[in-house]
Amino acid sequence: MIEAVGLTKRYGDKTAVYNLSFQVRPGAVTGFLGPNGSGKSTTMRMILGLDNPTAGTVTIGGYPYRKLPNAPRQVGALLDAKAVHGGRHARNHLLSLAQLSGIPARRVDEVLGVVGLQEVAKKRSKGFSLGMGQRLGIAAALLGDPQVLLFDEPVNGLDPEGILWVRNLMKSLAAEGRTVFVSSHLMSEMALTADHLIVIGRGQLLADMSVTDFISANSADFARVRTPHTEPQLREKLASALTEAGGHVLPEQDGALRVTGLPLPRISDIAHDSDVRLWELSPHQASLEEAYMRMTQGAVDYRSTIDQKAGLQQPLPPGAQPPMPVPGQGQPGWYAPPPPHAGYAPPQPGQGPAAGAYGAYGAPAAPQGAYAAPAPAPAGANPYAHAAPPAPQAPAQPATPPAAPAQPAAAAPAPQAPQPPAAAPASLDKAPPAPAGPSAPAPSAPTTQPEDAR
Ligand SMILES: Nc1ncnc2c1ncn2[C@@H]1O[C@H](COP(=O)(O)OP(=O)(O)OP(=O)(O)O)[C@@H](O)[C@H]1O
Repeated sequence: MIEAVGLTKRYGDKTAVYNLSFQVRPGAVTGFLGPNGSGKSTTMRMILGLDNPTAGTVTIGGYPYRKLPNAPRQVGALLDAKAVHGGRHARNHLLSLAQLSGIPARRVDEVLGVVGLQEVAKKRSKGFSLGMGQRLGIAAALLGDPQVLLFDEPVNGLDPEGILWVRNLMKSLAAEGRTVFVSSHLMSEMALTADHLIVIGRGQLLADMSVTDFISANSADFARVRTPHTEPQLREKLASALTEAGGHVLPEQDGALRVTGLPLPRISDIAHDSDVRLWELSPHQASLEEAYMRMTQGAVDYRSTIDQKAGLQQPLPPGAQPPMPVPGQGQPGWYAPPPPHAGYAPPQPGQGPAAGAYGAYGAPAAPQGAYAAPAPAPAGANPYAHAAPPAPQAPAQPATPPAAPAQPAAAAPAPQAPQPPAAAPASLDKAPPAPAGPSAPAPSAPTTQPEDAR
């Protein structure tokens, strides 16, 4: 098990991770989600002892990584697939990692087979595609047959077959009782792969719960109701009756009604009492992606602005119309508008979440729901309220990911630590607690500088 308690990391003025507490348990795939720059890689580096926490602790099986007996054979990681010596053959790369950890050479051939790189084992990795590099990185992580595996964006650059393979690999590793912690930006993939999610935003915990709970907690379930299109008055009649009964009714583009706030049997009863026939009454739930966007929209650091292309375009002559869009190709000479059903539109700074035609995913447009994205904490109270520090040092390449070799002497059982203060769903309707100071146990740890080894 991986356990973080009050984990904080500052790089100079920049707080990359703040007071993060969570557990990653064996026997499940735990997805690690967060917008760009939210601190996922920093957290993973601290787990692997590549960065020192400014405060707090993180342990694997009860030990900080650097004190873990036989660490390279207990923990395997893929942090950066490009962190390989490009001039080495794939096999030699793995062989050198194996030798450093006392792993027999035959294991190298085994993992080359597992990741499907046998054919290119004697090829220099600098000629590898992105996907092949990812496979080589995964092979390195598997070398030691470790109980604990960390993967930072493992499906980056993989084709659909490769993505499916990684998904099945993660699941089978977890099914064998291993601890699998995997970060990804591909929500659809996480929905299929992960059992549990840890979501962070601006270095702070936003959610620690099962995928199913996360989706239902961060999305409003709704019902689609369709009345016979031949009798539009029935639709109006039903909409009024449902609204009167306390439901929230919005029109769908195809003429159906999207209803929130009433259970399906109640909708059915109301329709029956109103003498309205139904052609459809179906339950719906937002996808993980929608739920994730909804939760993290308040914690996104990098947003695109509309490109004004100032001075780059000839102004249209008075009365002239812009060129007609070409279906599927956007508008010639113009940037294509976002797709009409994209649902999520990033809110402008200072505004609440963008409401689509029906509000954000059928939920109230204003972030008042129990799981609305937290409002920013007052300036001064929260390290993230500070203006961005002057250009943080460009992150250097992480050190070669710890090749994790094989079945370690079972790690000492993790001392049962107190349950970390995982963000309880109910607390998420409020602004994050003003982090006046780390509240979790914060054993002294060396304060590191931006030039920390990565
Ligand atoms: N060595 C460093 N020195 C200074 N700032 C750093 C360093 N490493 C990370 N940061 C900053 O810490 C913040 C968190 O970065 P991190 O790479 O952990 O985020 P992330 O969630 O992994 O992002 P992404 O999804 O884009 O990979 C960022 O603002 C980043 O610029």
